[in-house]
Amino acid sequence: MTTGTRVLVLNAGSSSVKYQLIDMLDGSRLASGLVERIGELSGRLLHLPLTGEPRETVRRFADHDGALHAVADELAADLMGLDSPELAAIGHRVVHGGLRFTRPTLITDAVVAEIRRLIPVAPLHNPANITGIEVARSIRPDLPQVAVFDTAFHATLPEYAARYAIDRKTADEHRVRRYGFHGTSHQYVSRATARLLGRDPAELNVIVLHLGNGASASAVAGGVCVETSMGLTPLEGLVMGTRSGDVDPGLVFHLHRVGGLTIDQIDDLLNRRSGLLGLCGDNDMREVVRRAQDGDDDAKLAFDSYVHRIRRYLGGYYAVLGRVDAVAFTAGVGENSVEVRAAVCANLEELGISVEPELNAVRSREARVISPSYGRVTVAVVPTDEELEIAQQTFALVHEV
Ligand SMILES: Nc1ncnc2c1ncn2[C@@H]1O[C@H](COP(=O)(O)OP(=O)(O)O)[C@@H](O)[C@H]1O
Ligand SMILES: CC(=O)OP(=O)(O)O
Ligand SMILES: [Mg+2]
Repeated sequence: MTTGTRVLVLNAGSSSVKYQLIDMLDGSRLASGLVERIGELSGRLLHLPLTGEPRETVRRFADHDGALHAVADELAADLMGLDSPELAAIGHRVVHGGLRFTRPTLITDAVVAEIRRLIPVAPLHNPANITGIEVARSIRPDLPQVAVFDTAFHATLPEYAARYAIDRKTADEHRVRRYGFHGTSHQYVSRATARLLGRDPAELNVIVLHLGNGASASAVAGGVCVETSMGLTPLEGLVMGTRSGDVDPGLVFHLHRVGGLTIDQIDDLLNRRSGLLGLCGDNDMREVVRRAQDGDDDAKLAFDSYVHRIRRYLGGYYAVLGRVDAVAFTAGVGENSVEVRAAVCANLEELGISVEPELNAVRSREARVISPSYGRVTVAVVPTDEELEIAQQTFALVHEV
């Protein structure tokens, strides 16, 4: 079908695009980078070629379309442009796949239409994913493009975990159920944790804590996801950078009926003005920790709420799994915040969970164990690599006969 060995992966977020060009023969990164603050006055493109200096461009990127063309130009400048015959396919992260997409999928007009139909249940993400697909298809209409869905890994949730306890007819009519997100990361990290421990994923029970801008937890039993904290949309569950996570759904009626807020205003409140940002005015965990350490009460409350919510899920998933072999911290906060990891695991010796302060303080890009050797549960930091996972699933699909 294709002779190329390279896959370009596009991970378009609400205000950013991350990309990697990977050679599938040896897994090497030929180039990677990100465009951030898309739509704002001062955006930034950081391109990291395989060899040579990183290139930084600071200017306004009005929209995703402009940002993606700038990425194509950077790759072309390295003589690895989208016109390269060595490119086998382009893999796209797509956040919501609904009921229909539970496997990597070759993109057609009908697939794009279905991803578009799902925008109301992933309003921050699916629109950006579609733009990424459209720009890539316009530049290389001949090349296979593959969508890899955040929801796919969670398709194995048992029915009693996936259902909300609401009227079944209404739920079925509107396809209301818990889908879960960040699945590509939960899948990659649960397997990488097994690798780190030298164990077979099929015999390992892992709790994965993906703590990035969006944040979610999952319980993975023998390689199969059995619980996850996000639901119909990426709003349920943990406290996030700007998202509230779990709230009493009655809050929506209250703010509407008594507070006079419209549904769109409540949507904006819970998705964009809540979480750490809502509690203390900062959504970056580095800033929250710095302020909390300086004695700022709002930042301390935000930090404590964030950690408390994770601990509730950690305890809950312990009960769901019955036996836990490992807890894996991943994504921006999970991989970098010594303070969050220490606070999440504090006083859990009765559950066999603890971290060794010296190991926890190590700064590294490598997967590593941070629990003491006597710990019944291995606590680990396992850097996620959604792009590599997407590239592998994309390459495998285009080589299926
Ligand atoms: N050194 C650090 N300490 C604490 N938090 C960090 C650190 N570095 C990054 N982060 C957090 O990671 C978040 C981004 O995580 P990331 O996984 O890249 O998010 P996403 O992929 O969802 O955009 C930032 O908002 C920031 O709060
Ligand atoms: C689904 C989701 O929340 O993704 P992100 O963390 O990239 O915002
Ligand atoms: Mg992410």
